[in-house]
Amino acid sequence: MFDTTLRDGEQSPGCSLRPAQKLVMARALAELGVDVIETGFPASSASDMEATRLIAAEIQRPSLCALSRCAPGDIEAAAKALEKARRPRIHVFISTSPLHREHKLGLSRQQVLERAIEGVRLARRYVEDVEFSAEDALRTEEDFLVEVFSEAIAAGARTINVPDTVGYTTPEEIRGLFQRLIAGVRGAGQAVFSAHCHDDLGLAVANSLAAIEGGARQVECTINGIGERAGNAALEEIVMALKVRGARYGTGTGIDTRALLPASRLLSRLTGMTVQRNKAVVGANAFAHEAGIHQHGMLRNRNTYEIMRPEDVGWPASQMVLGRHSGRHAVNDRLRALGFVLEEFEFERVFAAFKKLCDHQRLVRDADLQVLVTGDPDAAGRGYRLAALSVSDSGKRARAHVELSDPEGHLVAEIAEADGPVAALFEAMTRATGVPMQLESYQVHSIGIGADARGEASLSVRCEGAEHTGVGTSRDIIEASALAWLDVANRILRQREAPATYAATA
Ligand SMILES: CC(=O)SCCNC(=O)CCNC(=O)[C@H](O)C(C)(C)COP(=O)(O)OP(=O)(O)OC[C@H]1O[C@@H](n2cnc3c(N)ncnc32)[C@H](O)[C@@H]1OP(=O)(O)O
Ligand SMILES: CC(C)C(=O)C(=O)O
Ligand SMILES: [Mg+2]
Repeated sequence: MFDTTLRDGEQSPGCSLRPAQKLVMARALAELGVDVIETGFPASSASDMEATRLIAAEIQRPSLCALSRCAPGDIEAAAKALEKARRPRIHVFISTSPLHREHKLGLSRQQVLERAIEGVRLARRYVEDVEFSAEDALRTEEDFLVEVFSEAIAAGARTINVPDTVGYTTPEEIRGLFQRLIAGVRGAGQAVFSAHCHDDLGLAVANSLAAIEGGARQVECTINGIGERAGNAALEEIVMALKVRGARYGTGTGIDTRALLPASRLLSRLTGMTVQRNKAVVGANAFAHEAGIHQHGMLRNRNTYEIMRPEDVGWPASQMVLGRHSGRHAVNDRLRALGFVLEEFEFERVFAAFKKLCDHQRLVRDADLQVLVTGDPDAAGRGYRLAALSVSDSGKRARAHVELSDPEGHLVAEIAEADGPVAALFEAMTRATGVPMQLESYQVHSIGIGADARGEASLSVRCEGAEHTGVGTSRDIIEASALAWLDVANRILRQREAPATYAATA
């Protein structure tokens, strides 16, 4: 497993990392057990040079790789950055496709071949472990690829990387290409063949797996699939495909799969780029079930709707989410877990109230269920309400004034200042409700278009050791943020109250 999160991944627009952040991520990648970490492109910036040096001074076990063009300055910079590395690898690349040769490099086939050979030879003067990549290989004439790779191996390359730079290939095509290259390249037995797939057609993982079937024994990938444009192949998806379908591929990885989710979360925090909820393996919904038929199946045997164990990739457990699509089996199971064993008629009352609540609330939590059982269905939506809100921002300092009506109907007003309007708003809300929250993520999306557009704010916070999420919608995104914050705060307050309510009725 060749991880290029810190090089190709970091090339994603908006994902630049500082050297100290790269070091933190490199530690997580080493923990995960990847075989190679590509730390950056040292000639491209002082920051990439420093990041590679920092990582090389500390990380011992995986090989550390630095990228360079087939240009002496780049190769010297890579060698310098890797001076302290225990297992250094220099990765030299040059475009081989006719399109790139003609329009980008202005070089003939022969000139590209010569640059490739010179690049590999020079890199070998510094390190034993040299990787060569033919950029845009999948749009290169096959006879030229065979020639370039044969010469790269003769010049000393020990890894031959075949990048699908623009995510153009298909599984059948790349499988066949690997089979033919391994059979046709001179000295192929002295090199490891590697696949590097991009996701422009959403095929990066499928193509990487097909390359493995074709004989690739290194795949280049990134955590969360970040990378240029639509990204690179996602490491966690390849690893789990090889684990779940190991018999089919006849090979596996040395990755500690339980560290996959922590690595994904760390990267999201460092880059600010969260993964979509339905992302395979590490998305919030990857092991969450809301539909009644699925929940019923899961309760009988988890294999009905899960092909891997959430615990194996770092999740604490599968999640049974109660919402509009849930059925009686799941609601009853959750009630029993909370200690409520209800007569049939009583359960039917609670279930009807649950479905009604789902018309107003997307998700029904334990505290809501407890309130439904204790016979006060209106209380499930009770809590602080937004009465008035104003936010001003001078550009340097923002000021928020909030007025809330508390659960008993009294008005509470607070003012707070902070660097930005949302920070000021959340501070005022904290003061007004007394619920301290540590913000984990905050997102605002637009719902609808034109005059009907509304903002939906989603929050994920930690409070008293537990994670909570909330959503708010409004035409005004600051108000949507305030409503999301209250959604979370009210849930926390109801959860605090719920055990007492239950004890009183039980
Ligand atoms: C498919 C990939 O992921 S490739 C890696 C992409 N990564 C990056 O580009 C890293 C960030 N890049 C940078 O910081 C800059 O582009 C630098 C420092 C690398 C180069 O900057 P500049 O010198 O200003 O050149 P610029 O980026 O405009 O153009 C690229 C140059 O590299 C040349 N080049 C591109 N690939 C190669 C290669 N593999 N081998 C040799 N030369 C190459 C181009 O022909 C062009 O040369 P020219 O300046 O003589 O015309
Ligand atoms: C530098 C090479 C390996 C690359 O990232 C690509 O071609 O996509
Ligand atoms: Mg790439």
